[in-house]
Amino acid sequence: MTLLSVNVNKIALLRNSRGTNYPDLLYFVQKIIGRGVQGITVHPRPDERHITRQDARDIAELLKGHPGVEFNIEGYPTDGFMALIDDLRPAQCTLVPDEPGQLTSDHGWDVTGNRKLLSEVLTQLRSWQVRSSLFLDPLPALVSDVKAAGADRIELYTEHYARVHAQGAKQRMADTLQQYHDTARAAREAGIGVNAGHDLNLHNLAGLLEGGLIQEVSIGHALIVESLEQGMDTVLDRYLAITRHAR
Ligand SMILES: CC(=O)[C@@H](O)[C@H](O)COP(=O)(O)O
Ligand SMILES: NCC(=O)COP(=O)(O)O
Repeated sequence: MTLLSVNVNKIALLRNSRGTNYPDLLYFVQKIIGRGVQGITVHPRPDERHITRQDARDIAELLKGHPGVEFNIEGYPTDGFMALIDDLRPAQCTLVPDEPGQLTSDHGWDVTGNRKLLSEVLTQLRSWQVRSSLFLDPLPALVSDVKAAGADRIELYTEHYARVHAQGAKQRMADTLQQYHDTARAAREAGIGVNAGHDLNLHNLAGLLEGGLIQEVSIGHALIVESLEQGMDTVLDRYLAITRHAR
């Protein structure tokens, strides 16, 4: 089974577009976990275009009443971001190498090139007993760098997989999946956990989860779009059916 963590960035984006509390983010967090989802993910970006730091605090408070639900906070480890993590002590912190003005996350860490920063931040997270995850391109050769840096998990950046899946070329799909599965296997053999995320959806998720190597997926953008079309309860049930049967 793979844990499903729903990223609620886009609910906050819709809310921020009118400057009122509609949609009410916490209402939807309650609805999502009430459907059986085991994780909530947010990415409070420096410009607070969607999730604000206050949203993160409010969700952390709400989840105190739901000990079985994990909170995953993603972001670049600035002093301000790390102060938020220190305040909230979420179950997991996913470090993402994003510049402040990036439209979205679009690359994994250069672990070697950021060795000093990552080593300090990962040590800090460990002292806070916050599980760490590094956003990573699907390259098996990077796993030894991650091990040396001391991260608990990697998060496989899955945009490339999603694009190839959408194109439908069977052999290219097989080759791409092999790359992701080889990276996941190398990580698990090194004692590093494996998460995955970015541009996953109801069509491409099952293929990625084959083999049972991926412990957690965080899904937001497509899930919200699919919910507009099919209804959130139906969509959440469909994602849970896929993740519960992943092996
Ligand atoms: C790290 C990752 O791939 C996503 O969680 C990303 O944080 C989504 O950010 P936006 O919702 O701002 O596109
Ligand atoms: N870490 C990936 C995530 O949280 C959501 O990414 P997306 O589904 O919004 O592309």
